[in-house]
Amino acid sequence: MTKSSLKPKNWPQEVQYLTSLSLMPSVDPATLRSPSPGTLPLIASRPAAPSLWTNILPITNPTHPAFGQNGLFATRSLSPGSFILFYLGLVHTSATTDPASDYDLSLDREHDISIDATRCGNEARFINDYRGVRLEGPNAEFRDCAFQVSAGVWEKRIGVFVLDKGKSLKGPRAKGIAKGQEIVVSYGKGFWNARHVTSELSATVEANLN
Ligand SMILES: C[S@@+](CC[C@H](N)C(=O)[O-])C[C@H]1O[C@@H](n2cnc3c(N)ncnc32)[C@H](O)[C@@H]1O
Repeated sequence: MTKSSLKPKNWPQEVQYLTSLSLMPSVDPATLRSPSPGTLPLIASRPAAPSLWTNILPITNPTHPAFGQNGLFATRSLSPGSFILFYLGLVHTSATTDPASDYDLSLDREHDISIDATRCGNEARFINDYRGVRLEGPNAEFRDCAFQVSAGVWEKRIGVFVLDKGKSLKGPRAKGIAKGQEIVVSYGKGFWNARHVTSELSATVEANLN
């Protein structure tokens, strides 16, 4: 794990800022390493940290569904398909999954490994879901990729990438992400279904208690 003394603007004090993955002792680093990354997108050089291409900003628009929280915004125009930054956090197995975490992403199902950015992470933990934010849909996505840790040694990671152009040259994806735009992905229906079920359950429990 690499901690940085430099932190992005608006970084929360209670969260540790990381510039590489932090592994729980139960995770064998070898499960992430590979001499040949196969068909994964390759990131050969370490991106700048803090990120030069993003800004963490408070959401001040009351119509934004994450009003009062933070979001991640592009500081410059980002071209379709390009790599923006890694999703960093604590690498753990399902034995230590926090079911209440809003920051947990699966890294490797075969090895049962996920990344939780609740207590430590980088700017990517501030990426919101597009629902209620961007009518056209997401403008970025999480992709499996491989980072070159040293010559010939690759580490499996999750990267945030601008969506590819798509078929229509005039469609919303054709220009990538404009400077100042919020970077949004799709968390997937599973993320929201799990939360709706939980909030419905707690509403029922509360109603029964009253
Ligand atoms: C990974 S965090 C995203 C960053 C978060 N906004 C923050 O400031 O820490 C996921 C949480 O952000 C909020 N969020 C993200 N996208 C949202 C959306 N489209 N609608 C409502 N809440 C959203 C929800 O509270 C969700 O559990």
